[in-house]
Amino acid sequence: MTMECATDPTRTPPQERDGARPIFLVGMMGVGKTTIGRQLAAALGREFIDLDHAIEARCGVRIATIFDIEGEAGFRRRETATLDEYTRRPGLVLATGGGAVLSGENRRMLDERGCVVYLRAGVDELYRRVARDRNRPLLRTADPRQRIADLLAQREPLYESVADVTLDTGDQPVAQVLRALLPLLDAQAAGQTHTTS
Ligand SMILES: Nc1ncnc2c1ncn2[C@@H]1O[C@H](COP(=O)(O)OP(=O)(O)OP(=O)(O)O)[C@@H](O)[C@H]1O
Ligand SMILES: O=C(O)C1=C[C@@H](O)[C@@H](O)[C@H](O)C1
Ligand SMILES: [Mg+2]
Repeated sequence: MTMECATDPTRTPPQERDGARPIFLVGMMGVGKTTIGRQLAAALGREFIDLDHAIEARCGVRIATIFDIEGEAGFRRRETATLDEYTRRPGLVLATGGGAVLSGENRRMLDERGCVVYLRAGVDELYRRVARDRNRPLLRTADPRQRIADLLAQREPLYESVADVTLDTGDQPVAQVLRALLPLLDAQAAGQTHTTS
């Protein structure tokens, strides 16, 4: 038997593990918020919502098109309105967009309404993960790797300022990130103020 049994979701009912407090994933584009968030929700028996996908479903167009028509400011207004709605839902696992922490209003909602998980990765790893994806308008630039580095430098303190749990994903595969995250959430639910790995 290993210590992992204590965090095995099939052995401990979700409501006993972490109550109905929603879990919000924040972090840079490509760090894995959508991918990890979906699997985390399945492991905890919770509903999963991806904020970017919710915005796209409402508008009927991709995020890149919202940027084209309304500019980044228009997208951010929609992001704040959608975040306000979903952060009020108990029991949710919510993957936010990479820039959701930019506004103070958004940070306050995240901070006050749930457990915030900051998923971290370095510039090279982030670049590897987003290199083939065309739906990230902020990376439509001559040097997307440098753009990621600049955004990370600007945003890192903002992610950290709202995080209850910080997890460095490094180059670990998704299953391993999830295995590392579950005990951190347990520690957080048990009353530790900030857990990190
Ligand atoms: N730990 C991981 N190891 C390897 N690949 C990963 C990992 N996490 C995510 N990926 C891959 O990286 C890509 C980006 O992941 P994902 O879309 O989940 O990121 P995101 O944080 O939701 O980004 P965005 O903020 O742009 O929505 C996907 O192709 C996904 O399969
Ligand atoms: O990092 C960002 O600012 C963004 C990340 C994506 O999740 C989308 O929300 C959008 O492309 C903006
Ligand atoms: Mg995503």
